[in-house]
Amino acid sequence: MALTAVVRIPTRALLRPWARLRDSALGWMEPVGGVEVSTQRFGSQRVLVEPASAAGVAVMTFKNPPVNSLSLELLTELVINLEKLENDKTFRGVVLTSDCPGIFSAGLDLTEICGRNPAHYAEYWKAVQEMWLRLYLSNLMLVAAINGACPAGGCLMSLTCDYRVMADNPKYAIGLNETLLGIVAPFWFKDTLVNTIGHRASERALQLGLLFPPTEALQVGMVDRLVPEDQVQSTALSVLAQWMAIPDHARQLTKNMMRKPTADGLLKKRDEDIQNFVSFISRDSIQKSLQMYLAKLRQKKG
Ligand SMILES: CC/C=C\CCC/C=C/C(=O)SCCNC(=O)CCNC(=O)[C@H](O)C(C)(C)COP(=O)(O)OP(=O)(O)OC[C@H]1O[C@@H](n2cnc3c(N)ncnc32)[C@H](O)[C@@H]1OP(=O)(O)O
Repeated sequence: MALTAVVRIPTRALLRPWARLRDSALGWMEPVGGVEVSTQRFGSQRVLVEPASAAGVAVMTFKNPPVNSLSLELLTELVINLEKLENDKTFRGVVLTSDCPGIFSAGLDLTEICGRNPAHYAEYWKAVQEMWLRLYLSNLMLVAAINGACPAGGCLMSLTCDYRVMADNPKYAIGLNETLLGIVAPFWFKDTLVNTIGHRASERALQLGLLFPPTEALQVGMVDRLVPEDQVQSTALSVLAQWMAIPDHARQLTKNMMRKPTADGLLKKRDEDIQNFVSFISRDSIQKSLQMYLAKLRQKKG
């Protein structure tokens, strides 16, 4: 891929993302008798975090209607809240789920990668990388409760989790459908998929931009379990309860051993990956494809 666009990559926002957001996570930690304890509910505007009834477990719910697209704000809030959970040693496991009926996440926010300037593309892509790195290398046990459609970036987010429970509803589908938009899933999207379903299945799925209905997703290994829609979250919580029986230290070292080489692939060339993305996404032909895809989505209603 040609590296033509050279852009300044703003680091301010993503090195300290909380500096640019009004942190609405009031009540996250309150000093009680000199000891900090977690309060009932925290999170931020687009990412709700609630302790589950089981000790050590939280539910992180994405609330970015209508489709939980991964806007810069949602990505930033996700990273902030994950970091808070990581730092609060009372939490060992997190269920990731959605508040948007019938949609886990529509993936990257197309309005962030269409019709903007190179500096914005760079800032946005850095946020996407950050989301992936933080989730993929998280010391917490992460279980995705996939309660709706889960294309592209939404699928990537679920693939960073340690386990995926999906609603058994044939209306929903999951997969990396980038080629259908005329774009290419980057190598670290590909690596995450290969690590989950293997090389041959990934090659086919990525080239064809396959969106798998739940039964096929289970067969190919993209999700681990299908349950009726109203049991997705409770099943995710009971899976976490089983994982909690494993000593954290041994599990965390094992997870790191399995995942670090893949994450290093991106860590070693983050800036190059951003430059690649910016030069690819800025092409007229790519922008035209994205505009047509967005227009088709918007026309669906009309
Ligand atoms: C070098 C590397 C280069 C590039 C790598 C880039 C990698 C990209 C990864 C991505 O994630 S790209 C995004 C891919 N996502 C999709 O293809 C999903 C598109 N959306 C849908 O298929 C559907 O919206 C749905 C999620 C199945 C939900 O369907 P539903 O019928 O319930 O809603 P509707 O389609 O009417 O949408 C409502 C509303 O939301 C807007 N929308 C939908 N998806 C997105 C999105 N990803 N980003 C921004 N906006 C989105 C849609 O246009 C509607 O808007 P409107 O109300 O204004 O009409």
